[in-house]
Amino acid sequence: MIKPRNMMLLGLVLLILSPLVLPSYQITLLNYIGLYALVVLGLVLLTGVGGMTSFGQAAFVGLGAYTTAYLTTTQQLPEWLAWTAGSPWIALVFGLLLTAVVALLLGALTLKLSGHYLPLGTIAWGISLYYLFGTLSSMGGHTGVSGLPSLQLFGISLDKGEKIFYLIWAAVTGAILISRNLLNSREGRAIRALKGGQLMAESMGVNTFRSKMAVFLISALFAGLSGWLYAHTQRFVNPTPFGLSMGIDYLFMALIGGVGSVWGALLGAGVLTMLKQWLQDLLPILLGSDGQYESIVFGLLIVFMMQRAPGGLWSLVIRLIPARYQADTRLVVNDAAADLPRRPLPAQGTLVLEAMNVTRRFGGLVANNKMNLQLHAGEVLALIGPNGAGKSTMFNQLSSVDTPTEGEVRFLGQSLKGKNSRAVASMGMSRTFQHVKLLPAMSALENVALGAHMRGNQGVISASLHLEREEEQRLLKEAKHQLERVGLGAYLYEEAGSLALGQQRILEIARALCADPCVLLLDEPAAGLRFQEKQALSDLIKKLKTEGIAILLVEHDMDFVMGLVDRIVVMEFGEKIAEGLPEEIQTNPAVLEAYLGGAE
Ligand SMILES: Nc1ncnc2c1ncn2[C@@H]1O[C@H](COP(=O)(O)OP(=O)(O)OP(=O)(O)O)[C@@H](O)[C@H]1O
Repeated sequence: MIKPRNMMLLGLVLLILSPLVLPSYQITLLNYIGLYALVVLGLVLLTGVGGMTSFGQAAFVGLGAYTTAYLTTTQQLPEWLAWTAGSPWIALVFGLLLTAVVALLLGALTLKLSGHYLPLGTIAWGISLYYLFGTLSSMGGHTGVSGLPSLQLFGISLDKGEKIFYLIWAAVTGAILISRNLLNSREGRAIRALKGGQLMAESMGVNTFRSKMAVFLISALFAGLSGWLYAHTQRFVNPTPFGLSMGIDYLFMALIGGVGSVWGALLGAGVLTMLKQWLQDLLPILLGSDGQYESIVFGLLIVFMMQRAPGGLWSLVIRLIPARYQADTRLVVNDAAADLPRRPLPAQGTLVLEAMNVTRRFGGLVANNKMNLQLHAGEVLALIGPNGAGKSTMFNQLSSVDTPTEGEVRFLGQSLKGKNSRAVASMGMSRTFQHVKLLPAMSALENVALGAHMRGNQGVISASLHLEREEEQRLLKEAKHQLERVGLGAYLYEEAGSLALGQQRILEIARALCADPCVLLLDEPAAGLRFQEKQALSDLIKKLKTEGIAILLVEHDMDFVMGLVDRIVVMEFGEKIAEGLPEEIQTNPAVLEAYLGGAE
């Protein structure tokens, strides 16, 4: 049986040979598939990986196409553009620059929107740009621009479908490589983390807005490149292919192919293009020639697919291939890679985290009232209290997710006023979440490597070109080390979502440790765990404490807390009602009153 890598090579060889053997009609179809696949690849990154739905990609295709149409056909260019001399290659650079500028502006306006507002925003700019193309008289209005030159490459004129075919598919191959490289990198993990929620990603040190912008920009550039190629394949442009309806078609292609995978983009573009062609030929024979029946059939198909195969066709294909023939996508960890630098831990007993008169009001409700607490290096402190006592609110003040109404939190001697959770994470405070926030389809190793985000600095460009190998190996080695440190060394390549809840909670601790923290905040770490899992967690926390890390945990489980922690702070109605050693707290009348309603 052919190995996946050889399969890809075989595909590439078939692709190279196809213009020599296929009729030109089929080559034209393949060209369209390639042009669409470029745009859909961008959508896979943006929607499938980054979780942002865009209906407006066709407008970026239009920007690439219209820029080159204008620059290569206008007789009398303005003086500052005259030097471009109608070169399509210079027009490509201009087109991509313009696309990037427009994407940055639109991204700045829309990417902060959440929920339904972002897709609505993309519809708005998709429509606006479409009408702009049709309105500009210098662009031929709705009639469009004709007479674009064919591309010249190494002295060869790409004036036929069979010739530009190679350029189109070289661009698709390049885009696939870039996308794959990016996804298997530190920046790619940051983009994937967007789906795990803003709070989780920011707590791992990811600048979520920047990551959204990066993926938005890349998807726009893929679309702009497709537009440029389209314009020189057709040698004619008008606004129709850049409207909202095409934007929706691109999204359909991504959904049908499989929005979560790079190969899904190819499959979706291929299947939809062929199907459209086929339906356009077949339906008029069956149903008569008036009416656009293929749109109705498409609509039904999408609904059917969403019901039956929400992961798209690619996920069905993958399921059909026996596991032993599937590509091994596991990331190789190089144990010989250099260690990442570690921050020096404060000496045992040093005061590291301090809440000073922290008050947090929500309207009239005082969730935290003049709370004071201190946490020292090498100490485990528990924050306990009945439901609604204000523990989670306090946790949010300490981790800078929220800002106190009055009072302040100091970390390593610095006030956290005005610092967001990302800044605090970079200072050495790591956390876990009450409801586990992992990326379930990603391996344990990659989930944990996300925790080391702040310890790398290679950006999107070096990731896309795979120039960050050395740093990546160091990050992965650190992730493996942390998984071994917490006792999950045997689960490196397991999907995080397939682990037991206890293991998932420990995985979150490994991810937090990957940031090399001096303070660890654990939000109800024992919730939902079985006895043995609690035992394992307790042993791990004790081990981390002896290594000098300061640990604060919010917990409900009294038995778990009593045998583990050094000191306890008890809250009720937003206030501290007791503080002391576990044995003191166990017999404190105020605590017994609060917890057990006065029972002895
Ligand atoms: N964002 C908010 N807006 C308004 N009220 C809030 C907000 N967050 C918390 N509260 C209120 O503050 C009080 C303390 O809530 P908090 O979640 O901090 O308690 P808790 O001790 O963590 O409770 P539990 O153990 O049930 O998680 C509650 O009365 C809660 O309704």
